[in-house]
Parts: sequence; structure tokens; C-alpha cells
Amino acid sequence: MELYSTKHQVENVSLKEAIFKGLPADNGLYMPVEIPTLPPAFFDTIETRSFQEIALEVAKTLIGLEIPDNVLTEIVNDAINFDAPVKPVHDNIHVLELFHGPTLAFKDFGARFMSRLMSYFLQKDHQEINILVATSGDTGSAVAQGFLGVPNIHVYILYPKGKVSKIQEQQLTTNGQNITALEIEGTFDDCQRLVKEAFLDTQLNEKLNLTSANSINICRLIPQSFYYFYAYAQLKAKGKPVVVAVPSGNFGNLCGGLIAQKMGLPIRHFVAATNANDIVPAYLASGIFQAKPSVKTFSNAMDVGNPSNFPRMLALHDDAYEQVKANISGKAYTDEETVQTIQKIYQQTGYLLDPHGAVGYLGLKDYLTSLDEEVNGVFLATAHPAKFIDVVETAIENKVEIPELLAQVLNKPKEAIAMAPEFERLKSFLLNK
Ligand SMILES: Cc1ncc(COP(=O)(O)O)c(C=O)c1O
Ligand SMILES: N[C@@H](CCOP(=O)(O)O)C(=O)O
Repeated sequence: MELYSTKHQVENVSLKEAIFKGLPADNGLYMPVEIPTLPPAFFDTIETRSFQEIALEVAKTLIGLEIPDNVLTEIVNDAINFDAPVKPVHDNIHVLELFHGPTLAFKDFGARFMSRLMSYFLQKDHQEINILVATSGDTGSAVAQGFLGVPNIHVYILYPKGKVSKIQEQQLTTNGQNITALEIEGTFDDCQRLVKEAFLDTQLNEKLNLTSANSINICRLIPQSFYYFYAYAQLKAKGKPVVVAVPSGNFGNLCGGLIAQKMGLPIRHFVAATNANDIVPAYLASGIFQAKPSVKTFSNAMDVGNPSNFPRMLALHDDAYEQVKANISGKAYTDEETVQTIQKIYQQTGYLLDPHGAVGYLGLKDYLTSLDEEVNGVFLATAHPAKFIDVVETAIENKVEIPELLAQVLNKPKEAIAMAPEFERLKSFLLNK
């Protein structure tokens, strides 16, 4: 698999180089030079295949010969070992549940695939690496889980103080071993900026072999395309075009869907739904991309003011605004709308949304209302409602059961290093480890 930088200032690299570099030196993002399409026969029989079989076919087609088939099979089977069911909600609205992995958020797909792929390459090279990851709540815990105890890898998680849910914080800060949590006195954007600055710092890179586990790393996006195929497989028998709504922050999830679409997956249209951090909906309305400081919302994992995958979104549409606009609609929703939706859908259907899924639902519902064609709509439920128990219990005025996997972390002691959002602080901390 050959990858180029979206800024075109550096040479193309292999998948292995892209994974371990994380970011190209020109501060662009790696993208596949070629996104091959899957043959019609694959789509003709997709509904007869298991999730793992679909994922393997997609991975092989994208990655090509760089990883032996038997290794890729093992990685996919081991990483994608939980379901992603599509369930009806009401009318032609369905939900794709992406929270059945160990940390109960969609990040488990990416983090588990990445940890296994990195371990494979590292076993061959006997190298040690350090991973930096910025999180607004879910990436950090999925990466911690995915890499816990993996030899030769240390993970540093940067999270914004007071801006993740209580359960998310417990998941991030109670791991020990090769996982260190850094509690940054700032926003998620500060965490993301610090991580990006670290990758561009020569001294840090020479000493620490740094890479990223955020969705700026292309390795995250490959598995984030698998479940779009599987959702289509589950909806295919219904026979209508498929529209997908993605609750979005950094837009890595949506880019996974766009890659799937480029590979031939017949998705009619995407809806990018956001909270008050409306950078991409504003871009879709005006053609102007303007990053802004992030604001705190109930769907905290999407509190992103400078969505890092935006250059990939553009690249996947030949850098043409008109193409992006034709393929993706966008809309932003307030916390009030989010809470009302959780309440209303629970009362009317019994289905319990988390705040992120609620934003996705709203995006889908509004888009479908504007259509005069019959389609099957599916929105992505990106996290389990119990991860945001305060918001959800207030919305439904009822108790939410906490799954055992979350309950286990609740009483563990928190271990996090407090840090000001200054790059020199992070640098000196990392150099002195
Ligand atoms: C629960 C949840 N939903 C949605 C998102 C947004 O996904 P993305 O950043 O890929 O747009 C995130 C974080 O990334 C998340 O944790
Ligand atoms: N919402 C994310 C923020 C980081 O996103 P990523 O997909 O770019 O890693 C989170 O939950 O941490």
C-alpha cells in the first residue's frame, strides 16, 4: 500500500512507514495513492458473509501485498471479534451500534486493529515506540485497552481536564502498566495541538520514536471502513438506497465511510451531524473552512474545533467543494435538541440513545425529511449510553444500567499527571521519562 501526503511536500511511503510516522513531515495527512474498488461479485453476495469475512476482504483489497494473507487474517479475526448490529428504530430509520467492543465505543475497531498491526511490524524489527494520543473521551480508553501490556510500546494519553465524562476518565486513568494519562489544563484542541507539535519536533522524534494513535494515523481509518460494509450487508435485503448519518468531531469516522464508498460501497449520501462545534456544517454551507475554539457540550467526545481529518475529506472529493457538498450534508445540533431527542426516542420507541448517537439520529431524521425518494437511513451509535450516564439519566428521568465492563473501572484509583497546555512542558516531561 502506497501513501501520499495531502500537502504533497514529501515522498510517498509504505503502510508501515505511514503507521509509525503517524504524520508526514510536511504536516499533511497520509492518504492511499490508490483506493481499489471491490468487484461486483463481492457486493452481490455480501449479505452471506460474516463481519470478519467482510472486514478481511476490505483490508486485503486496501492494503494489498504489504502484509501476508495469513497475518492479516489473524489480525482481523482477533481485532474484530465483536458485533456491529443494525437495528430498526422506527419507520425507515435504523441504528448501527458500534459500542459492543471492550470500551463500549466505536474507537475499539481502530485501536484493536492498530495495536495488532503495530505489534506485527515491531516483532519483525525489535523496535520500541511511544504513542501519543489526544482524546476527548473515547479514543484514549480504546487505545489504552488495545495497547495495554503490549511489549515495546508506551502510550501517553492527553485528555482535557474536566471535559470528559466521569466514566470515560476512569477508563483513561486506571490502566497502569505501559499507559500514562496526562490531564491537560485546557481543551481537546490543546491536547491535539500538543500531540501534533510533538510529531514535528526533531529532538523528540529522534529520542522517542513517536507515533500517533489518533485518526490522523491512517491505520485507524482502515478498520473504521469495515462496519459501513457490514451495515450495508445487513440492510441490503430491504432493497432501497442507503443514507448514512455520522455524528462527527474529528471526522475520522466519516472518512472511514468515504473510503468504503470509494471502494464501491453503494452509499447514496452521507450526513455529517455535529454538536455546537459546527465547523464542517458551516463549511458545507459556505465553502469556507474556519477552525474555531471548541465549546463544551453534552456530546463531549465531539467537542472539536479544528477537525483533523478535514484535508482527507477534501482529498476524497478531488479537493472540490462542489463534490463534497453533493455527497455530504451537514447540520449542527444544540444540547437542548440532543437531550430532547434522547427523551423522545426513548419514550416513543424504547431505544436508548447516547448524546452522540442522538446527534446522528437528528442529522438523519432531518435529511430524510428533506428527501422525496424512499431510502433506508442508518445513523451510527458511536458509544454506549452508560458512558454518559448523567446526561442520559437526566433526559429519560430513569436509571441506566451500567454494563459490567464499565462498572469494573468505577472504583479503581485514578492516576494522571496534571499538565499545563504548553508544548515545552510536554516535551521536557517526555524527554525525561
Ligand atoms: C462517541 C463518539 N462519537 C462520535 C465521535 C466523533 O468521531 P470522529 O472524531 O471520528 O468524527 C467520537 C470521537 O471521535 C466519539 O467518541
Ligand atoms: N472524539 C475523540 C477525539 C479524538 O478523535 P480521533 O478519532 O481523531 O482519535 C475521542 O473520543 O477521543
